[in-house]
Amino acid sequence: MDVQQTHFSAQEIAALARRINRPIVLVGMMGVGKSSVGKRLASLLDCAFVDADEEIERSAQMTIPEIFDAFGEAYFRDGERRVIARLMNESAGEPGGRIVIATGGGAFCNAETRAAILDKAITIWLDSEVDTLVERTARKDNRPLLKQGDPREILAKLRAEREPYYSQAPIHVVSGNGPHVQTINKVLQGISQWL
Ligand SMILES: Nc1ncnc2c1ncn2[C@@H]1O[C@H](COP(=O)(O)OP(=O)(O)OP(=O)(O)O)[C@@H](O)[C@H]1O
Ligand SMILES: O=C(O)C1=C[C@@H](O)[C@@H](O)[C@H](O)C1
Ligand SMILES: [Mg+2]
Repeated sequence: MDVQQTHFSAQEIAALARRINRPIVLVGMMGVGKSSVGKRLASLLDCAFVDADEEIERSAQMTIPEIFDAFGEAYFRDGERRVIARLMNESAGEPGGRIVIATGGGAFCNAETRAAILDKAITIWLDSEVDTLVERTARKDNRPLLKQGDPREILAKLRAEREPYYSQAPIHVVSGNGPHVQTINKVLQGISQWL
């Protein structure tokens, strides 16, 4: 994403990047935009981007649906906890400690993972209405939890169950139906105000 598309000047974004001295971690529901917003945010801040779901797939040499099918959710959650612990530690090696990490939707519900992220990172809860989540998750067929029934009901239930965890993030950004840049502007503003 180009700086010109945002509400910020290149100088303002560079100055903000210099103030960031730890990982930025995006948490929130499936389809809210952690991966796609995270990638654009990292490119604007000129730092690395890591997607925890992709890291799990890489270390298992399997896709997430294959892991769920072969070993079940508990096994996936254990891998997820270990991968995020590793990413949090490795981020210290990035220039200025800056890195953007997109978590999987359920990762922040694990107490150990949540404590590590809250302790070491700038944590942003990306949040959308259920209708938006239904529309965005329908674009790709790679979320095993949504195959266990009606996706809208599952998303609404998980969103309500997980809100007590997600809401512990100090920065809350609502991602509406507009383009990515609208969410990015709110994220940049949220980080700047919180730092
Ligand atoms: N702010 C936004 N504006 C427009 N489209 C968006 C926005 N955020 C996400 N999308 C779109 O919604 C879909 C899902 O987004 P994405 O894969 O980034 O979600 P996620 O939070 O990483 O989900 P998961 O937890 O399942 O990995 C993608 O097609 C993405 O381009
Ligand atoms: O919300 C969830 O529990 C999940 C979200 C995805 O990012 C993946 O981590 C997986 O599909 C599970
Ligand atoms: Mg993702």
